[in-house]
Amino acid sequence: MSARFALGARTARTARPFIPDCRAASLSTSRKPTPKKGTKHRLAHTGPRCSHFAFGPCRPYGTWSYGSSAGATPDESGRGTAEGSSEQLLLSDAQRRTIYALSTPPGKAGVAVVRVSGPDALAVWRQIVQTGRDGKGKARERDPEPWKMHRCRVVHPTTKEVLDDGLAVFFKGPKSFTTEDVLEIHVHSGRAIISSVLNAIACLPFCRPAERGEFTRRAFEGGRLDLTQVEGLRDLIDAETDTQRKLALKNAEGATRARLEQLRNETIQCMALVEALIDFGEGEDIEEGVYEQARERVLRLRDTISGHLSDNRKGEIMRSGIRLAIFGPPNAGKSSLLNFLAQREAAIVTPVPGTTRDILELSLDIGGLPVIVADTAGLRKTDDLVEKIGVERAKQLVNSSDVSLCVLPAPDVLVPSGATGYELQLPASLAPLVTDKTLILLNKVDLLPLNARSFTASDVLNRHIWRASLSTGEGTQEFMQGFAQVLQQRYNLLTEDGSRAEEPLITHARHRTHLENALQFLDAFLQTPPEDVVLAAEELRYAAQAIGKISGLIDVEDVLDAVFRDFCIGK
Ligand SMILES: Nc1nc2c(ncn2[C@@H]2O[C@H](COP(=O)(O)OP(=O)(O)OP(=O)(O)O)[C@@H](O)[C@H]2O)c(=O)[nH]1
Ligand SMILES: [K+]
Ligand SMILES: [Mg+2]
Repeated sequence: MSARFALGARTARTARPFIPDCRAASLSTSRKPTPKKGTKHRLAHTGPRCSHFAFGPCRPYGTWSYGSSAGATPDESGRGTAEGSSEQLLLSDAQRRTIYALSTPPGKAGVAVVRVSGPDALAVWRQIVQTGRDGKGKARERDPEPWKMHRCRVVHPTTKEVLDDGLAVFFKGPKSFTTEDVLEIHVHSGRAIISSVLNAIACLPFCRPAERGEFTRRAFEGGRLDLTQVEGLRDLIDAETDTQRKLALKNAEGATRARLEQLRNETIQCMALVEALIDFGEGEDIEEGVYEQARERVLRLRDTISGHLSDNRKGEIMRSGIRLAIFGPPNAGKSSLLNFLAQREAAIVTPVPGTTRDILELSLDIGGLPVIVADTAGLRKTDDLVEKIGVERAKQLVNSSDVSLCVLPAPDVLVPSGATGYELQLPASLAPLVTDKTLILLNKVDLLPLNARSFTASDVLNRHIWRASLSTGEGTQEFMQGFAQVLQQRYNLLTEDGSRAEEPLITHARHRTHLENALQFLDAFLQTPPEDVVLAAEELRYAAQAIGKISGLIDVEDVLDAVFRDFCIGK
């Protein structure tokens, strides 16, 4: 039987401003609290709307200890006071604390948003948000109507000094981003304002600053987001081009989650079919051909997954940026091309062959695609030690890049052939690097005799040869258009007929690894003889688990830290 007691007069009185429901609260404990340090009691709160953590509706029981020795000193909310008291309530460390952070970039701007999430979000509101005044001009303390923006004053919790005029909104969990109670305070963005508001919240002992990505992590833990959505959100924030934004949004919205869920469900259904065979056994009343049915479905599933896997890493490349290497002989105009693409003098351009030595990389948006363009040293035999290293690096880069663009000086590579014609002849040193996938820009056409503007190119199987003059601008528009289109087609944003293609399913190497594992288990199932139904079902179970890992349905502790580490604080 638990004895009932009322909060000590002092605590109850001071608790009122921020936990009005505590007045109606009754607390039950196995023992009446005494000032003895470190005694633990279980308390229950019956106030219907109280968000006070240990009293909260979802976790009505919390372990509290009475005593002034344990770290933070309780305050007037019942959590600890600055003055300290012999009868003090401390929240056990195991309980989840309320976190806060600035969710917009620090600095001068129109608005800054400070976000607070956790069981004490409402207590924070009661402490620092004032939404109105009574007839005598005295600040009125009123609980917020959830999900509604309130005009307010933000005040210091103890001095009640007004810090700024702003807006505040309270999201009642679970209908919030984190699924916990969330408070968002919009103030003017200025360094002093932001730090005064953050300092004010820091005075509340039941709050602590959020870690990187902790709001999103709580959303994940609350089941609001799966891992692909978490990754999508992070990518959305990082997106620099339209394509990246669209791809990330698909993930963030849960489209990838749904597609993966379909694959996983299908695997589970196949497993159910096979398991039915285990349960019923031979000669029992079970449909003929169940195993064959499962096999056929697994075969189709296998094809679907291997189809996703053989996507040339489009999704991953699109997310991280297409790595494009510009290469060619010295003085072809490679650096001039980089500058043209960047629309600024990023690289040094001189008439001296061998000007560029190091690799110079820029992230650019080409036709909505993220492209990391690299300028390289002109390829030639040289005794210059520095240039030699540059040439070596250039070759390596061409081989490791996603797309390579060879720039050739037209007057040097077009040689008269036949009576009136010209032919494109690749310098021998370039031949090993030019494949049928290499794109070619024939530069300096302004220096060509007029009759050399048409030529044959038996050396080059490539369909994509553009001619232009980066000096006069001739042909550059056509080059840019054609070049962007080739990239869009290669990265499957456009199909051959120019319509939009389906977004790739895999956007992270992590997804690929798990899908590859799933495929291996499906293959193992297909190789298992039908007599070994138990083993066969087991392979399908592993396959389903591998797919589940992508969404984070199954043991992911090890990846969580990696996923959330890349977030900024406040997200
Ligand atoms: N006439 C003419 N000159 C050009 C054209 N494009 C570039 N140039 C000139 O060619 C010279 C070499 O250009 P760069 O861009 O430095 O060539 P590069 O391929 O980067 O040269 P390296 O870095 O030395 O390998 C510069 O003097 C440019 O102004 C063009 O289309 N027509
Ligand atoms: K040069
Ligand atoms: Mg150069």
